[in-house]
Parts: sequence; structure tokens; C-alpha cells
Amino acid sequence: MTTLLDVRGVTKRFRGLTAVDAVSLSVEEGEIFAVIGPNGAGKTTLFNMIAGAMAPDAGSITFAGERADGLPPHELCRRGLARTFQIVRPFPELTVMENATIGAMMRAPDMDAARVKAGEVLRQLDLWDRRDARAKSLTLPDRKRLECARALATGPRLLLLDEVMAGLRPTEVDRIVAILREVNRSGVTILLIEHVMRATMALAGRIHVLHHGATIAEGTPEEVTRHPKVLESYLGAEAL
Ligand SMILES: Nc1ncnc2c1ncn2[C@@H]1O[C@H](COP(=O)(O)OP(=O)(O)OP(=O)(O)O)[C@@H](O)[C@H]1O
Repeated sequence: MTTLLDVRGVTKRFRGLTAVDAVSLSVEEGEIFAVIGPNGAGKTTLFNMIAGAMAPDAGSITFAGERADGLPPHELCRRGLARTFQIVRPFPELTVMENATIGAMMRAPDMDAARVKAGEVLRQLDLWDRRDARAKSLTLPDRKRLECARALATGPRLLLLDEVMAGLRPTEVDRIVAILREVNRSGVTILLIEHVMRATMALAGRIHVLHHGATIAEGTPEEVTRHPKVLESYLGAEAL
């Protein structure tokens, strides 16, 4: 297997607080990899560094064999790394199709190609029937899938998903899990951070667990759910 993303000893401090403390992980091409941890564990901060929203204070990030830490999000997107946001933020007045087309324009050679790509991802994300609806009129599950569609429309090799299941009902979670499996099968590597354990267990081949900014475990879903430190850090917070 080829390593697509390599994070080595990455650290981020906010004044006195070490939000991410010398974290290392590798995501292999083709896998679904999850980062979990209780509130405040440092997941979003780690994600922000991988996605170029902030630079690490120490350590390195390599994407597709090239040094990537400190690069701006648009440059990472050009290289094939796209993300969704925890707070869903499509352009509210634009239609679903227009929102997806804007994502596609990041890498498509012209408008026609962007529209074709947008149509493709809307079908993939089960949003084709809603293509003429304004984004602001969508339900939360539809908006979550539009957020995925916008990121996917950029044609990424690595898709970073930031809590796309949050606030969804179990049937909607199952729907998005099935869609993401298909997206992965079509050749997109996925790195997700998620609180919805059922979905994480169902989707991820490997899980990396953070607690107070540091790694406490990594392994298959079965391995991490049996790990004593994971059980301890989640006690009282969330049943695995
Ligand atoms: N911009 C910032 N300035 C100061 N402190 C921050 C900043 N961003 C995050 N933190 C702190 O860093 C720590 C890690 O936060 P982070 O949001 O990365 O955790 P998380 O695991 O994503 O949490 P959640 O599951 O609640 O989203 C927290 O203590 C948080 O308060």
C-alpha cells in the first residue's frame, strides 16, 4: 500500500495549552481512516493543520509524497485534498447544482466540465433530484450531503470529513455511511473525524484515538474498542 498522508510529530499550542501533542499517523491510499476522541481532544485542530487552515508549531505533514504543512487550503485542494466543515456552509442563495459546480470549478478545465463533474457527484450523493433547490431550503441531512458533494466535486484523492454525521438520525446516518462506502470504492481515500461511534465503527478500517491532544490508541475498530485507555477516556462521556 502507498502512504497518501503522513503526519509526523505534529504539535499545536494555543498560549499555555497544547491542543495537539506530537501526533503521528499515516493514511494509506484507498482506506477509510477515522480520528476519534472526547470533546476537546484536539481532533479539529489536527484536521485544521492537515487541511491547511493553520500551520503546526512542530512536526511535518506529507501529502502524496510532498511536504504539505503550512500550504494554504487552495493549494492543497489543487493537489487533491478536500475537506468538509463541521458547521455546514454552502452558499445559501445558490442552488444545489450551483454549489456543486463551484466546488468542481476548483479543478475542472472549463465550465462545461465543471457542470458534468457537479452532476456526477450530485447523483453519487443522492442529491440529483434536489439540484434546482436553493441550498438554504435543504434539510440538515441534505445539507450535510451537499457539503460532501462540494468537497468531492473538486476531485480529491483524499476527502477530509469533519463530523458529517452530527445531528443526523440513525436512518440518515446509515444512508450517508452507504454513500461514503461507495465514494471510497470509487477510489477516494477518506479521513474522518466523528462523534457518531456506530458510523465510525461501520466505516473505518483503522481508528486513531486522541485524548487531551495525545494519541492513546490506534488500530481496527475491534482493537480500539477493547483498548483499556480508550475505555477509560470514554467512560462517562459516550458508550462505544
Ligand atoms: N483557536 C483556538 N484558540 C485557543 N484554544 C483553542 C483554539 N482551538 C482549539 N482550542 C483548544 O484546543 C483544545 C482542542 O480543541 P479541538 O477543537 O481541536 O478539539 P476537538 O477534539 O475537535 O473537540 P470537539 O469534539 O469538541 O470538536 C481545546 O481545549 C480547545 O479549547
